[in-house]
Amino acid sequence: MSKIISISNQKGGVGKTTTVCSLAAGLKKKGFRVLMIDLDPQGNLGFSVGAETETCATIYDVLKGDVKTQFAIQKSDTADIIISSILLSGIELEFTNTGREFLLKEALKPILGFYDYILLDTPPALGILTINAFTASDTIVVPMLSDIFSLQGIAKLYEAVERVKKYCNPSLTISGILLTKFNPRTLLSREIRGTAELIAQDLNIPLFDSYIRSSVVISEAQSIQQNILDYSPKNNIAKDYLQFTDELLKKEA
Ligand SMILES: Nc1ncnc2c1ncn2[C@@H]1O[C@H](COP(=O)(O)OP(=O)(O)OP(=O)(O)O)[C@@H](O)[C@H]1O
Repeated sequence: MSKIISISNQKGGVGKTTTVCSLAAGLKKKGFRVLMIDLDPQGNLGFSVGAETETCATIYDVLKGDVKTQFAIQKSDTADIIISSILLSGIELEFTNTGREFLLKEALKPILGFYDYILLDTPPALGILTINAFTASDTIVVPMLSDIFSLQGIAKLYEAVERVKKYCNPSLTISGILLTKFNPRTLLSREIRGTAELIAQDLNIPLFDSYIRSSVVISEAQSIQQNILDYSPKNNIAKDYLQFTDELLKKEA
């Protein structure tokens, strides 16, 4: 059976897409079968792995029931992917039927045997797409910037997770918070890590020991549509993401 992991934070620009892509690459290198699904209407994941975005079916077509899930899957150098569509941005108003929280969970059923890991890239909001992701997932990884505003958002995310657990998916867990664009050398970053530890403890959410440092190499890799592990395997961020992959695997074993 596939393990389904949401990479989620309602705050934008915290490294969700980068984490999905790099974690997928890390898991693939360890021999796992991996599918990435982009639920963010902005569609950055598809671009960043060089997926075909003009004619191929999207997760919107799948959720609407127009295309079978298997037929929306594309191959990419990083891992298999189902791309997003800008039409997803209208989904709150378009999908109003009872049970709309379960659309993704239902859509994934036919492909569960084909992948070891399915990674869900969620939009920067706690709307119906993220709720679908949480309902379908076994666990959530929360990438977070090392700043004080990001810490404040975690309580809101936690509330949403608790609601999904109560009504849609009782076995959902949060694997942990992953500090991104982190600079271990600055005093501020170290203080933020301390505060993050306190908040995580208070909400009973683990904080990953691994963190992801900041580097422009990430943008360079994305601009030529490669994941960081292939683009610059010796770079600190590639090492950080590999370490994170190992920690996550150990945790979920
Ligand atoms: N570790 C890092 N160091 C430097 N830049 C990074 C790092 N991780 C991500 N970035 C950059 O930050 C920007 C946002 O990253 P990303 O798209 O992964 O975040 P996101 O949370 O998915 O954003 P959104 O919420 O808008 O979908 C991108 O330009 C990306 O290249």
